[in-house]
Formats: sequence, structure tokens, C-alpha cells
Amino acid sequence: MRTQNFLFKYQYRHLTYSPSKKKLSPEEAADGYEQRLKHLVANNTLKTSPTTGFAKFDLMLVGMGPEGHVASLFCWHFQRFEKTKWVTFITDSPKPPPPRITFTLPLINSADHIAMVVTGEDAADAVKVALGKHAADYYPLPVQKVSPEENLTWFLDKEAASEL
Ligand SMILES: O=C1O[C@H](COP(=O)(O)O)[C@@H](O)[C@H](O)[C@H]1O
Repeated sequence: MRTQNFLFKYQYRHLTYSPSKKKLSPEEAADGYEQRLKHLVANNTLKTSPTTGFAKFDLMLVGMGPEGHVASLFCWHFQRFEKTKWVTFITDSPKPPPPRITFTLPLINSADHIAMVVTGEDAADAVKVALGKHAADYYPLPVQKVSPEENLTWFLDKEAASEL
């Protein structure tokens, strides 16, 4: 409960990007969220990675979709290759909602620790691609580009791990 309270308060007070009542485009919302994060770095609320210069989170919880996407970064979107932006957007997610804003891989990978939490049989093939012995033989899925500065820990249920 204390953890939940902490996360809730922290997210609410610092990380939630609450633009004005004006309806923003996904691009405007992503830019606004990036500016918000940069402001939090500038006032020392968020740390920076000395390696990358991006904001550094202690821990991120990340999930994976059945085709290996993470954080709305799908295999077929150029956004998965973003190098400089902190926050990006898509307008055509195959799962609702179609418009999404999301952290980019350089920002995600500047975290110290990432917990990759994957459940369900429909994720088993992508888990096998990412963690199986032939992982290096494939063009990498977005999930395979997740590489935090300290530890990446996978949490799989029995179904998600069934192809390993
Ligand atoms: O399909 C799914 O993908 C997400 C990860 O994608 P996100 O773009 O929503 O972060 C995963 O967390 C979810 O459990 C799964 O159903």
C-alpha cells in the first residue's frame, strides 16, 4: 500500500502531463510531455543519465505485446528507431486507443532497472524470439532493444514462458 501510494503520488505530482483543456494533437501532446520532463530535469526533480543525457528513472515497468512491441513502439513504426526525442507519438496503434504518446527507447534505456512483465500464451512466440537460443538470428523486435543501464529482469507467467 505504501508503495502504491508513493507511486500514485509521485506519478500524479510529477510525471502526469496535464495539458490545458485545449485538445492537443498527439504530436503536440508528445512535445508538451517532453518539455515537462526536461523541466523536471532542470529543477532537479528527475535525475539525468551521465551516459546518455536523457532523464533517468530508477525503475520502469514495461509490458510486451504479442508481436514484440513495447511502450507502443511497434515493429513497423519508425518511432522505434528514434534517437533524439524523449517522447514520441503514433496515431495508428492496432490496439485502442489509436493515438498514443510514449517514451522513446533512449529514454527508456536510460533507466537503471527495467522489469519486463509478460503474461499469456499469445506472447510466447515473441518471448521465444527474444530470449531463445536463436535470438541473435532475427532482426530484433522492439523488446530486444530494451537495455537499461543496470538490470533488465523478465517476469513471465507459465504461459508466456511455454516456448522456452
Ligand atoms: O499487447 C500488449 O502490449 C502491452 C505493451 O504495450 P503498450 O504499448 O500498451 O505499453 C502490454 O503491456 C499488454 O499487457 C499487452 O496486452
